[in-house]
Formats: sequence, C-alpha cells, structure tokens
Amino acid sequence: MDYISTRGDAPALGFRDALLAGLARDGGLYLPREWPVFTKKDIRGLRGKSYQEVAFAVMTRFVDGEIPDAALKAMIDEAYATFRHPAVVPLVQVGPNDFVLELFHGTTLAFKDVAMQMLARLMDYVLAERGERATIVGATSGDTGGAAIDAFAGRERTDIFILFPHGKVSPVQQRQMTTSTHKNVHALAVKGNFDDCQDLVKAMFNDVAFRESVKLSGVNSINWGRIMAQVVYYFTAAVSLGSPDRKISFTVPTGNFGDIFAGYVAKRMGLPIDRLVIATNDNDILARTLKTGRYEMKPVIATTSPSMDIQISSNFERLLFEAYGREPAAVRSAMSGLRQSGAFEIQPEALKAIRREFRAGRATQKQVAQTIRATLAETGYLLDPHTATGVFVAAKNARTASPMVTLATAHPAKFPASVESACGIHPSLPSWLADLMNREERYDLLEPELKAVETFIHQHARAKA
Ligand SMILES: Cc1ncc(COP(=O)(O)O)c(C=O)c1O
Ligand SMILES: N[C@@H](CCOP(=O)(O)O)C(=O)O
Repeated sequence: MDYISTRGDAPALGFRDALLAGLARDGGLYLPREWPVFTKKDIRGLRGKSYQEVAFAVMTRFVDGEIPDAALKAMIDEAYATFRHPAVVPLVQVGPNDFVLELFHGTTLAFKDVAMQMLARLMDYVLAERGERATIVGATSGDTGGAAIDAFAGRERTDIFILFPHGKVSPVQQRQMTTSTHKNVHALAVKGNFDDCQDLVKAMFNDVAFRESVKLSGVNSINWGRIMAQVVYYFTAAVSLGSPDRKISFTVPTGNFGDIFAGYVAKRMGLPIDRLVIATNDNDILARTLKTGRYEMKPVIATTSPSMDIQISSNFERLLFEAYGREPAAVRSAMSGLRQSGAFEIQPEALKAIRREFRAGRATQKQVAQTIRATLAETGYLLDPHTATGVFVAAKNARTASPMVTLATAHPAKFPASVESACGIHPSLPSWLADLMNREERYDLLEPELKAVETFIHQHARAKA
C-alpha cells in the first residue's frame, strides 16, 4: 500500500515515509491509494476482542508490513496501557438509543491521546530504525498540544514545538503544555488564533529549505498516522453495538475534521455506518458549507468549546479529494481559492457526494450550556462543552433505526469554568493532575510571523541536516 497526496504533485510514499513526512511536499495531505476493506466476516471476527486487538487488526492494514507485527503489537500495548480505563474507550448509554464514546481516559483527558500515544511510538520506532532525529511541530487550539507534549516528552530522537493561540485556550489546557520539565519540549504562545498557528505550521512545511534543515515532522491530523489510529474506535464502538449486523450512527464534535474523517474512513473500509453527523459550535463553517456548497471563512468566535474554534478545517481537503473522485486538480483549485479569497465553491456533483455521506448541525453556546444542564438533570451524566455540542446536534439527527453514538472528546475537568457556569458543578481534575495548576509554567511568546517562529525553532532544535 502506498500513500498519495491530495494535490497530486508529491511522490507517493510508503507508510513509514508518509508518517515522518506529515504534510506532502506539494502542500497536500497523504491518504492511502486505496481503502483496505473489512468483509462482514472480518468485522464479526472483531467481536469479543480487546481494544488492543482491534487496533492491531485495523492498523496493520495501513502499516502494510512496513513494521513487524510483534513491534506494532508492542507499541499498541504500551500506548493503551497509559489509559486509565480497562476498556480504553468505554461506551456509556445515556438514552434508550443514545451513547457517548468516552475517548478521554488518556493522560491529558482528550481524544487526542488515543492517536498521539501511538504516533509518538511509531515515529520513535522509525527514527531509531533509521538512526535519525526529527523536529516535531504542531498547532493546537488546546488539546492536540497537551497530548503531543505528553506523548513526546523526554524522547531522545525528537524535539517538539507546539504553537498555541495566546490567551485562547483553557487554563488547564495551557498548563498541560507549559509545565513540562523535559528539555525537548517547547510551548510557543503565538499572538493570534488557532488558524494563525496552523498556517504557520503549514508554511514551515512548505519552506523546503527550513523543512530539510531541521528535519521537520508534524503531529496534527494532517499526519496520516493520527487518522489511522482514530479509525479504530469507530470499529470497537460499532462492533460492541451489533455491527456488522446493525447499522450505527455517529455524531462528532468537529473542528479540523480529522476525527470525523476517521469515521468516513471506517465506513469506506466496510463498517456499516448509517449517519455520520458533523457537530459544530458557533464557528459553523462546515455546517454552512454542507448547506450552501460554499466554504467561506468568517472571523473566529471565541466559544466555550475553544478546541473547535477553527475556520480552516485541514482534513476537509481529504474529503474534497474523495468527493471529486480523487481528482487533485479540483483540490488544488479549491485550496488556491481559499488562500486567495478565503472561500471556494464545491461543484454540484462533489457536493452531492458529500451530502450522501454527511449531515451537519450547529449548537450555539446557549444550547451547549442547556445541553450540559439537561443531560445532567435527566441522566446524571456530566458532559464537557465539546461533547455537549455533539449531543445537541445528535438529538436533531438521530433515527430510531440505528443507535446514535456521540464521541465524547474531552473530560469536563478540562473546562471547569464553562461546565460550572452551565450546571453549577465544578469538575475536578483526576489525581495525577491534581497539582497541575500549581506547577511552574515555561513558555515563549512569539509574534505570528514565519521568520520569528522558524528562527526560534532553528535555534532550539537538535535535528540538523
Ligand atoms: C475536545 C475536542 N473536541 C473536538 C475537536 C475537533 O476534532 P477535529 O479537529 O478532529 O475535528 C477537538 C480538536 O480539534 C477537541 O480538542
Ligand atoms: N482541536 C485541535 C486542533 C488541532 O487539531 P488536529 O487534530 O489537527 O491536531 C486541538 O485541540 O489542538
């Protein structure tokens, strides 16, 4: 299996090279040339298996022999031993036909841990095999950064630089990034929003001289390794609810479109997914796009679900590539429209293809707060604001024909102020993070300028060409 770029102008790569490349050299995103398929029999074979066993069954199809089975299994075991729940990602019933899939039992209390713990080990393995080092960069609206820092902290072969929007993440999220004592960790507060951080990361990848000079690699969901690891929990959830003999719907709180794209991949692989629902907050660019066929950026609104305060939804590019029948020219033209005017139109046939696969809805901050309050009152279950966005949109898109699973993407204790103001309960951090807010912070404040960020990274990175 090889990996091709959505923009059609970068070399096709094997799994290990795509993993280290992050973004393709033509600015595109890698995805597999074809989707591996699970038959109904294969899916039935996953019943009763542990999370780790399903993870191996799914990921081995993408790794395609580039890492020996024993090594891949060892990485999976180690990665998911960091989770505090024996089921890794337990499914909790909150209504007759409604479930939440708790993806927040990892070290930093967000769904990002599921893929990041795996990605760090995969990268370390490949770098060790090649005797190389890498410089990892990432942009975060709050959760990717903490998860990446936790997963890469202290790793000899990598230095990690995380760009976060100054003053726009929750205090818990900020501390998770700024209190690491490891020398290979650099938290960079950027005077801008998440989209500025992500633009800087992409610009660094597109600066070939810089990219090569520090051996750049990425950990955002532009990296195929992230998506691959996120496909797994769609399988475990669906199988535990009766797949392949029953269709399951999923609602996914969405920002950068990585998590829900993983659901789309699971469907392409043969998982019988009924509805796949995009849930957005007030930054509803994806819901508007599905409605109008026009992807059009607006200024970012700061909400109670800050991790979804995003306008440039990176992985939507992967979906466009699929919707245009894998025609890179159409993707290149859309992305150049986005760069030049902050908007592009989706052609009718491609829009039809997207609408066949996805529904979308939005929850305002008021609706999010009401959902937190009502869910607590009716079921005793405490939602974080991102998951509440999903639960609100799920209720509007559920069908009695299939169970609806909302992805619970963060623990409520990451956003205590919003949760408390919605329902009066102040969620506490778990014991291993109990002193987080008293730990000493260490971060650098940078202007949102490519040269400033590149200079900082160049000075501090150990990987040099
Ligand atoms: C808590 C939380 N929920 C949802 C999302 C959206 O996920 P994605 O960017 O994969 O769409 C994010 C981050 O992006 C997040 O941190
Ligand atoms: N919400 C994310 C934004 C970055 O998303 P990624 O999945 O592409 O890394 C965050 O919390 O940082």
